[in-house]
Amino acid sequence: MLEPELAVAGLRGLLSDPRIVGTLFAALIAALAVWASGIVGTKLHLPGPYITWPFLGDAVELGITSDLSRLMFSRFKKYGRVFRLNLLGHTAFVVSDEAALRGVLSDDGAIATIPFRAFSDLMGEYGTQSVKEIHGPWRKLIMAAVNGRGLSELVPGVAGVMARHVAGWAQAGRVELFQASHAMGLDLSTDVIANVHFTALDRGWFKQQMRTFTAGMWGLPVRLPGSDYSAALAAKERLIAALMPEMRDAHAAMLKRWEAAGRSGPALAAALLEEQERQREAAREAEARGQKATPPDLSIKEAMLTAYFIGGHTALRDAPMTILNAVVAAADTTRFSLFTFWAMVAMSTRVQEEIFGEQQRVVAAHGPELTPAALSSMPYLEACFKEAMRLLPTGGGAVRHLTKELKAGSVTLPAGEWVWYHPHLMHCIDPVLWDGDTSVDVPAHMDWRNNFEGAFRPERWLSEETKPKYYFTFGSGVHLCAGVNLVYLEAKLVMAMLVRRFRLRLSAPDMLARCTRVFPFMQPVPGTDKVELLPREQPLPVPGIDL
Ligand code: HEM
Repeated sequence: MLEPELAVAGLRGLLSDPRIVGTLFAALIAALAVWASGIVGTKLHLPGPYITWPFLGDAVELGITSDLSRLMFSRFKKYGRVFRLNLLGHTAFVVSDEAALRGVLSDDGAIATIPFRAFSDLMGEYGTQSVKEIHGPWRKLIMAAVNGRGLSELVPGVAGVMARHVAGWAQAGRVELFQASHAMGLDLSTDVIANVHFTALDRGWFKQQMRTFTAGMWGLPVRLPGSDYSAALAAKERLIAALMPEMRDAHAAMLKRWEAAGRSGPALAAALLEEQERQREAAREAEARGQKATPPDLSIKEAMLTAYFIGGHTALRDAPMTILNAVVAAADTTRFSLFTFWAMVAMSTRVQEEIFGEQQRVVAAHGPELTPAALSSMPYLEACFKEAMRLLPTGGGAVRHLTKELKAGSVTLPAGEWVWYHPHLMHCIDPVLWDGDTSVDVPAHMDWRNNFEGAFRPERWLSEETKPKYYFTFGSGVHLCAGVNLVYLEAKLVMAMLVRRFRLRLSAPDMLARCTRVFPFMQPVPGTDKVELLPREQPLPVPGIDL
């Protein structure tokens, strides 16, 4: 159940923002109308609380809780592996029965979707995840762009962006984590991952508009002057208008390919993959001749564009949305993940020294360059990132729309209902780590607030016996995050750069525990997120950074 002091702190935070007050007021008026008409409520006698706030329902508790593990675990203890939540007038069932989830997450009797009104208004409904015929070829292309050789090709660009940021922090001797991770996430997603080539457009302007656009994505979809949602819709229009001329050539080229492939999705995807192979071959030959090789230009935005064409969205106005989609997939998720990762590492001197020891071995074996081979020889550092993502998963899992009945233990959910798997809860009840004790508020292996050294144990990932069985931060099944290997690479690159030269120390050691906003993403209390960078006496070299 919600604690009174947390509720008061959360509400105070929310009510201090006039835009949120306005939005809540409008939502409440709508809520009362909906509630009075008897739409809210339930037709099914299934487990879970259904007497909650009118319209807003459990969204209020999700919005003001500072501990998602505790909230979800308390519901699990009360109602079991399937329970109901009422979110802004919609009912969703949180399911933590792994066997039942396996089918759902393989698109068996379920459709992947993001049921946030604000999100779908801003991103549009292009069917990239939810329509099988579009998802298959789309995923193939994305995987090729950011995995295997595609991933290695991204390393120089990612390292370049990171070196620029790290050099700036090093000069200042400190870094404000929240702002820094935001700026880095946006630069990485725009300049490297979405690989946006601007001719006339100013990059600074583009990034500013993207900030406004993404800020409106997770709030209430209420059009009020000055609300984040209204500002985001306006930014979307500005971005589309500015990007259309930039996308004209790429769009015309895709139109040609689409016709040449006989308007067949799989044929178009196959042609693009062949094209990528030819470009790689040409790059290898150029290298052999001692010339500068250009890596293939088949990026996520081409994959997105292909998906749009397969779904029949072939207008020039749709093309800029590929860029917005690619940046959104990579920017906020990366930003919030880096933020919690850096904070957790900064909270443990023991872990920092282990990372430094591993870096000494990597430099001895591979030299100072952060090459793909060196980066794949950092199991401890990778375990640190996974452990931070296990304890504080970025985002809140994903939702599926049932197309057929789902049996989960003794509960049967009919087609048409929404199923939500929640990573915090799944990680709480991990069969390897959880002893089944329900007398605690949060199981010890998730309780980093009260048991930091015991909970944050990267070592557990390094042996088959202790390795967590549930790890849902990046999803699971056929929609498993396509960018997960890229994210690991990014996390390792930037942390290797930092730890080789510095010890990290949080100015407010309890900064993470003090965060009052955690849903949909973790946000610090302003001014508490400074990390001091203390130079090491015997640093290791970091190529590209002259410190
Ligand atoms: C730490 C950062 C990230 C987190 C926590 C994250 C999380 C997730 C999750 C949970 C899903 C599954 C959604 C579902 O099941 O419906 C997903 C899917 C996806 N992610 Fe990520 N993601 C991150 C970064 C990225 C990046 C950098 C990219 C860009 C390459 C990316 C691209 C995608 C794509 C394309 C999908 C859809 C895959 C499909 O439907 O087949 N993600 N991500």
